Amino acid sequence: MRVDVVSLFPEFVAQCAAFGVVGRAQERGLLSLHGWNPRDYAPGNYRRVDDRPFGGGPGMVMLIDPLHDAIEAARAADPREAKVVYLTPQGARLTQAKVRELAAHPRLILLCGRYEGVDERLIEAEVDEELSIGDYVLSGGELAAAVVVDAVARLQEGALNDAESAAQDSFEHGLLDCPHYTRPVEHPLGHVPEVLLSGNHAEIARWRRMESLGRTWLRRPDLLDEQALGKADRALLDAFRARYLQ
Ligand SMILES: Nc1nonc1C(=O)N[C@H]1C[C@@H]1c1ccc(S(N)(=O)=O)cc1
Repeated sequence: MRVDVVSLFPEFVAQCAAFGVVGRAQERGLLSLHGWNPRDYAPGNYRRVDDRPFGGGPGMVMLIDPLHDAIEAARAADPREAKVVYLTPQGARLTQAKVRELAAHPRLILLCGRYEGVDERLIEAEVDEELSIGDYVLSGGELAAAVVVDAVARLQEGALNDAESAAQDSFEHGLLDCPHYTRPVEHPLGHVPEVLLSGNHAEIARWRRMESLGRTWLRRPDLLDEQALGKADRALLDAFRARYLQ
């Protein structure tokens, strides 16, 4: 998968992607990351990339042409068609389902805004999808781009080894993950649930599923469609609730 990042600070995203699973995915050739700086396409000595907003008001707006030329240069760098994503608080919320969809594309071009954002005409002409990583305003879209790069990189075939692939379960079925424990069994902070030490894989799987369902019910009921639960999951959730409410 190729990801091109259009940003005034492309090295920012490259640095975020240089470590751990994402860095390893790059070393394995599973992901290639390329930066394009609109300032390199801004004319004149000042190489302007922003200007004051029409209609007045605070802040600055990123100019069309430097962004357009940077995006077109990125498109031309690889023959495969690219999906252009603009990171903005006004975008659709990024979810694991959306990440899975993005990860299936051969190419993404991530457009990072600064200042008050980007001239709407550029968005209308060049952007396929606007995405937000949350309801807050960052100083730049680069952190959001780094989030997208990280999330899609770990879904590339071969990016995670077996021990890490379990982490994908957390949203495979749209539920929160179960709690995790490791050595020591006994610690001043508490003990490990007995079922996890039992070696009974069926019971362990049942416990983990019940914890995932229960945690989702407690912490993110918006993620839980109880009507869509099967009979077994409904029984597990009832058991969790009975224990929690006793
Ligand atoms: N949250 C986010 N999820 O992804 N990007 C996020 C973000 O905050 N980006 C900000 C730097 C850029 C930006 C873009 C657009 C607007 S505006 N005027 O359209 O509201 C404001 C700020």
